[in-house]
Amino acid sequence: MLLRPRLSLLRAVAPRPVPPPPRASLPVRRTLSSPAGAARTASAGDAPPPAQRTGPKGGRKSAPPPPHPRGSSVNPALFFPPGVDRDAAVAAEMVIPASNIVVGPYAGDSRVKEAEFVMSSARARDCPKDDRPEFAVLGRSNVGKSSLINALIRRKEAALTSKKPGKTQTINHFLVNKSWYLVDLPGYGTYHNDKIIDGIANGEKQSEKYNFALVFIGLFAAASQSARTDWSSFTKGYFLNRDTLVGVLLLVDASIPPQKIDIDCANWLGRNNIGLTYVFTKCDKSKKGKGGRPEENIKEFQETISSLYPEPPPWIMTSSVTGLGRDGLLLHMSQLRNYWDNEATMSP
Ligand SMILES: Nc1nc2c(ncn2[C@@H]2O[C@H](COP(=O)(O)OP(=O)(O)OP(=O)(O)O)[C@@H](O)[C@H]2O)c(=O)[nH]1
Ligand SMILES: [Mg+2]
Repeated sequence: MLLRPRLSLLRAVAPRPVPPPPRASLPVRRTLSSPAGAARTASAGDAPPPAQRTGPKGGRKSAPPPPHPRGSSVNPALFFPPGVDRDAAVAAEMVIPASNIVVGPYAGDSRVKEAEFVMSSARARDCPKDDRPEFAVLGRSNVGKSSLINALIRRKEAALTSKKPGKTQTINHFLVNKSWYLVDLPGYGTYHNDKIIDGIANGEKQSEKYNFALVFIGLFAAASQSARTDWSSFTKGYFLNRDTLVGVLLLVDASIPPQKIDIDCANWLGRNNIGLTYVFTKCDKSKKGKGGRPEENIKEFQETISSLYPEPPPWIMTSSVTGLGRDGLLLHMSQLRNYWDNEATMSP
């Protein structure tokens, strides 16, 4: 079996007791000539990068990426993909619209020419066993995971959606262009847990369903045995054992205020060295009153997560109704995928 390096471009890290200094002053180790180094983020304490879970495949060397065009402005909140020097000035047109994602040298053809549903797996070990790269779509129940997949592949009901939470119950693989997978997953939490971040302080106040989700992300051991069995042998097993996982699209509902469970999930992924991209969904939905505007909710969410990361994580605004963010997200996935492919064929 081919061993692939897992992208840790954007690992979420555990919350820090003290907020870090402004990001602009953080040391950065990315270089144009070292994609492997580019995958790692340097912390303020200059801690060693996390160990890769799998090593690069030996053999054929890839060509070095072309130099990145330089522009006139620097935005410290931008996400720099592999192959782009974090110190490089970036022209506005090099940033994907409605996102903080810079387009780098690994970005390629991102068109979806064909897509098909391949299989539904009840267990992680039943998932496809070929070597194709994949992106997992994760988020709370009803956040719009299945809808996003349909929007990306431009198929109305390839992935089944519902107004009622809990529609997707298995791991569903969709093959795109016969070369990579999008994976639809069951949601965590419930749609009715619309508590704001500060509102969830301790496990006692949480409902059984809320605990159910937290068991999945390994944070609380106090939930029922049945819940623990379901998640630990299923979705969690998928994340911990899937060598072909390029990254996670962590969906966050922009039409409601930030939810602590999403941050907890990001932290769990970070602790397990799994790279993520925040995908804000339902950006077309706007209600009157506090917490009703996507822009405000996204800003609040970003302020909350900013102290968790040594460098800004990638994020993008989307709507499965209007198509906002669709092409940009596909382009972003193309650069992560190409980097993953490229890196996997380099000599150690
Ligand atoms: N307005 C709006 N509604 C959306 C959007 N995305 C999804 N929805 C709606 O949200 C509901 C849930 O969508 P799903 O795609 O089934 O959500 P899911 O995350 O797959 O849910 P589970 O499978 O239960 O975990 C459906 O009624 C969708 O039509 C969006 O971008 N805008
Ligand atoms: Mg679904």
